Amino acid sequence: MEKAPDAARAVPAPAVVMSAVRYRWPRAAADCLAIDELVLAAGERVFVRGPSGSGKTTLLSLVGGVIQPQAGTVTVAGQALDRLSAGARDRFRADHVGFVFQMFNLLPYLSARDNILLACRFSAARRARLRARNTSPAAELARLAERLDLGGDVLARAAAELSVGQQQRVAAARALIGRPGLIIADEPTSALDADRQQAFIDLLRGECAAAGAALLFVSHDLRLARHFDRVLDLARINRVAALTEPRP
Ligand SMILES: Nc1ncnc2c1ncn2[C@@H]1O[C@H](COP(=O)(O)OP(=O)(O)OP(=O)(O)O)[C@@H](O)[C@H]1O
Repeated sequence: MEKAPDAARAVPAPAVVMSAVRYRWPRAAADCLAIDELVLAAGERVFVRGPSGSGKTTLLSLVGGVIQPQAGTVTVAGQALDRLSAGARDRFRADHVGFVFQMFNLLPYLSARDNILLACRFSAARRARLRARNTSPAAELARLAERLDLGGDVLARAAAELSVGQQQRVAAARALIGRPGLIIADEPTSALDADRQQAFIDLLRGECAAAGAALLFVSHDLRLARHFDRVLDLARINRVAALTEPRP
């Protein structure tokens, strides 16, 4: 349920709290992640680094409630995800979390416009947040399209027909529309050249700041880390990594 705006302003819950979390993939011989505590403040922008295979994507999947830990709790915007049924978790995610994945996960046969608006169609909370700001999904789509350089006929074209850069910007608009409190981005800039990377990060940061959204961002490219409030070295907080990898 949406909090009353006054209550939400008075005591902003942390965007994410992970507590004593342990996760092992099905059929894996060992745990992938063991994290005692991880807190992401409301509105905080965190860059997650770590070697390939260290569990960065797994961490994002836990935070997004896509997978469930075998032990411990993941709390997003004050809601413990393990207290929700699978269906309620899906609805909570649609309401409160925007994802920008490496492979974008757009529906290829739908237009860019419909891909973006789908995020609002599935979420009464996203629509309500827009209404509370005297705007609508269509008006917010137009604003984001302008900000994201999705002009001309791009919005009308099927996602499968768009360039990689256009698809990425459509995915960002879909994540941001309706102002979810948490944006999760997994290598969203890997297909872009340096100039476009910079522009994309600026935009993501600006939109998250305007919406008060926290940003959890994974990349191999450490040069991007300076744009964030904090760098989280997964190898340092993951006790599995500490136990199995030699420290320098
Ligand atoms: N769906 C899955 N089923 C089983 N094991 C998985 C699955 N996804 C990831 N793993 C395993 O979990 C570990 C962490 O993978 P993960 O993708 O989270 O790492 P990563 O840090 O994001 O890697 P990269 O930087 O290469 O994307 C790896 O050993 C991987 O093989």
